[in-house]
Amino acid sequence: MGGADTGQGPGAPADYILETRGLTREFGGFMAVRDVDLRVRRHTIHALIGPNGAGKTTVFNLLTKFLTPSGGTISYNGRDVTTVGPAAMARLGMVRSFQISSVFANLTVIENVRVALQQKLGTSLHFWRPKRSLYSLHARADELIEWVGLETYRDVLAGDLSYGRRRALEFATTLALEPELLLLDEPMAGLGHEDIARIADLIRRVSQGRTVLMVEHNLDVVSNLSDRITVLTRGSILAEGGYAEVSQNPAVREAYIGGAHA
Ligand SMILES: Nc1ncnc2c1ncn2[C@@H]1O[C@H](COP(=O)(O)OP(=O)(O)OP(=O)(O)O)[C@@H](O)[C@H]1O
Repeated sequence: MGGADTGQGPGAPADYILETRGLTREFGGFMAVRDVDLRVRRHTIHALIGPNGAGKTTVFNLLTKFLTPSGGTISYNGRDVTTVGPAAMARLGMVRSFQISSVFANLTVIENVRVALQQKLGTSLHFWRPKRSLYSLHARADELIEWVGLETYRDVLAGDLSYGRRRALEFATTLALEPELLLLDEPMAGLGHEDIARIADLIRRVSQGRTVLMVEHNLDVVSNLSDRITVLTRGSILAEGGYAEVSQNPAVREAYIGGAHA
């Protein structure tokens, strides 16, 4: 991550996986998001922060197609996807955590991951090879469970997992969809110290060879993980840059002091 190396050398145009132009959303005349030009560079961890009510969730919902923009465009891998729906976006590789929000409490860890993998298979035209698919599906499920560190909980019901482990399981089911761009909505919400460290480590590992865009309130996490940060206030971009730069910006400090907390 670090220098967001796109392998294109200095002076080459940056490689943006996701770009918005003039992204706007009104709610009954109130501009929750106003003219946002957001650019997310491939293979970086990009954080969207801002005080309460800044419009982060609305931007997130616009990007993940849970809301329709009132104006502006969204492009993904250079293609205009403004009117593409959430399921089609997932097939294109842009996956919202926890898209299958459904970690099913009454299924075990392994069963949950298999369901996610089957969902992926169902969308990828391999249905005529059930036996082979099933074999690779079992192997892949075990691999994902190990990857998120849940191998000793393989046969435990998801509903019996601790909050942090359940989030790890959500990562496994999200990864089953093979995202190219992963959108994380407050991945640390509700987690204690130890779980935060574990999930931060997972996000860092997940980001290898992928792009992560996250809305996150925990500024320690943001400063540790992010290559780039966009600060929103009152629906618009106030500042953008690395953590050191953004956190020293007087306008950002002012916005945070004016608006309760991150
Ligand atoms: N469905 C809606 N109808 C009307 N107003 C809305 C709606 N959704 C969001 N808003 C308003 O838009 C503004 C931005 O809200 P949003 O939830 O995007 O902010 P946020 O930065 O995610 O805030 P928080 O950090 O508190 O979650 C707020 O003033 C909110 O009240």
